Amino acid sequence: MDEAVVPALRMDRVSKEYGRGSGRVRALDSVDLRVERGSFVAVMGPSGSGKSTLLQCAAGLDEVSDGTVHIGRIPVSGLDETQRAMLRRDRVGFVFQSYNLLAGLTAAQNIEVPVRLAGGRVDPVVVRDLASRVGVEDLLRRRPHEMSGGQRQRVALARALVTEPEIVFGDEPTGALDTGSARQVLALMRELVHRDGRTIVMVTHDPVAAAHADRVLFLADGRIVDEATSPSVDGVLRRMARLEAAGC
Ligand SMILES: Nc1ncnc2c1ncn2[C@@H]1O[C@H](COP(=O)(O)OP(=O)(O)OP(=O)(O)O)[C@@H](O)[C@H]1O
Repeated sequence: MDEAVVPALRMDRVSKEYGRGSGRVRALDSVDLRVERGSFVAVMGPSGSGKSTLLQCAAGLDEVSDGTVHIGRIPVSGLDETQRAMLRRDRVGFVFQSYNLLAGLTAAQNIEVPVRLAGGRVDPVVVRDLASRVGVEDLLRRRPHEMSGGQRQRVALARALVTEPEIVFGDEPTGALDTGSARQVLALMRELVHRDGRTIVMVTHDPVAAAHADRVLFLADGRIVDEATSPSVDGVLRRMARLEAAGC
């Protein structure tokens, strides 16, 4: 297949079950998903619908019970735990609600962490360019407690991008930010996708955040039950209300 058309993420009939016997929960139920390179996808759904499970299975953090996951050309579902850890380190970026920056390190050192973990050499020009791309070039010597939440999340985005990953997964990346900072970080994420060709998949409860994505997937009971392309906030709210009314 032509490299340009290989999706960043492909999930084919992925199911995930937790527990055994009467305590068994089917958290994902035969999910098919393709995320094209250079796209921004949001995942929404009621509590317990399987959003975190989807992210964890897609990112190789958890094993699937059935089906296959590919990150680019790599079949994640065929890898053992060590190989999955290497895949996450080299091909996947993560941003979390709580930033997860290392408190004792400066912003520059935090951005460098994934490269150092991989045993690579850090090119200071790459770090500076990335910092400038996310708007923290003047904060590189600061430690996390000397930065605002929005600034920390920008540093976390730079850290997620420093290995040039195939895809970045976000788990409520703006969940801890005030409205203004959240919008700025979301606008930055859109730019990283549309100007720089990065690929982002983000789980969110926030319809405003979801409306920044190119595509919103709606999960209910472990299945993708609806999808919206370039939706408005109202469009997302309407679909969520429909899901809640259906008792999902
Ligand atoms: N480690 C686990 N062991 C057992 N059941 C689990 C585990 N993790 C998740 N589940 C169950 O799987 C289902 C999906 O959970 P998941 O956390 O993926 O939902 P979610 O949509 O992310 O929810 P929320 O919005 O509340 O974070 C739920 O029924 C949950 O109780």
